[in-house]
Amino acid sequence: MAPALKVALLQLGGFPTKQEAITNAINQIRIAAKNKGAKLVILPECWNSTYCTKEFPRSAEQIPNGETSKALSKVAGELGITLIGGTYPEIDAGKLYNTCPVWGPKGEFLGKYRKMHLFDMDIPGRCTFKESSVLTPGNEFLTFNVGDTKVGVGICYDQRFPEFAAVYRKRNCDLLVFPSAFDTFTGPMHFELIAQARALDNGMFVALCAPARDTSKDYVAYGYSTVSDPWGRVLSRAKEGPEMLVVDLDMGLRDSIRRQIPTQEQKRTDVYEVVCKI
Ligand SMILES: NC(=O)CC(=O)C(=O)O
Repeated sequence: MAPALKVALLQLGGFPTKQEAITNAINQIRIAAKNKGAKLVILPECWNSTYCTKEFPRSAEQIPNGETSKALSKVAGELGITLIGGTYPEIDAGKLYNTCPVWGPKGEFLGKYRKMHLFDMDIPGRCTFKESSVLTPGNEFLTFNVGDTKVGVGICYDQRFPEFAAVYRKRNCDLLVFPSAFDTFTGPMHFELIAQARALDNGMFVALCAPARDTSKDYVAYGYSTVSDPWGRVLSRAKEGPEMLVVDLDMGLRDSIRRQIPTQEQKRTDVYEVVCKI
């Protein structure tokens, strides 16, 4: 049987400057790989700048040619790990995206995923956010392998769409990763629940990697990064502050639920179906 995949989720704290955020992330990535033995390291959504629509144009970079990307590619190659670079704002041909880049163990660029479902939510007095006022949505899925494990990527709000995760299941993914930044209103109600639901729906691991909570910010992230196993159980959860989760993903759990509760084969595709149009 294939050995478990060791994965680290870095629930990073905020810093006053992008350069400080990058330096801290690189230090934490080194600890995850060298001290904890992680082969796959995951960063959160919008970890190197403030999560705010006004900030996106100011801090946007080209991906993979900007300063954050260059630093992440270098450290992935130096440590021989696969690195899911969380998200940061991308500028391309005059358009802005909320983008997650990925590098392989030689520091090679494996691809980027642009948030497909933009976070437009209006809960009066609690949380109002309109990413679509500045961002363009992406239209492409991203998958890659870490050894035998096939990984799919989404970003935060994407996790609310069961059909989105079902597409990755149809593409035979074993692990779905969402760099995320839920807020303190929806987070306690939905964050872990959604991770468990998407994991169970699809018989796959789901990892949600969030920034640490910082109450000095306009948008206060919830924290509580989490990993659910294919049976829908929480494997690991962080608290509010900066923290590193390190988990072993045992693919025996994927195999057992898929064999014992074979919902994928039992879908009534003669009656209904999830269709991917790209
Ligand atoms: N930040 C997001 O994209 C989504 C979110 O916070 C929520 O769905 O709640």
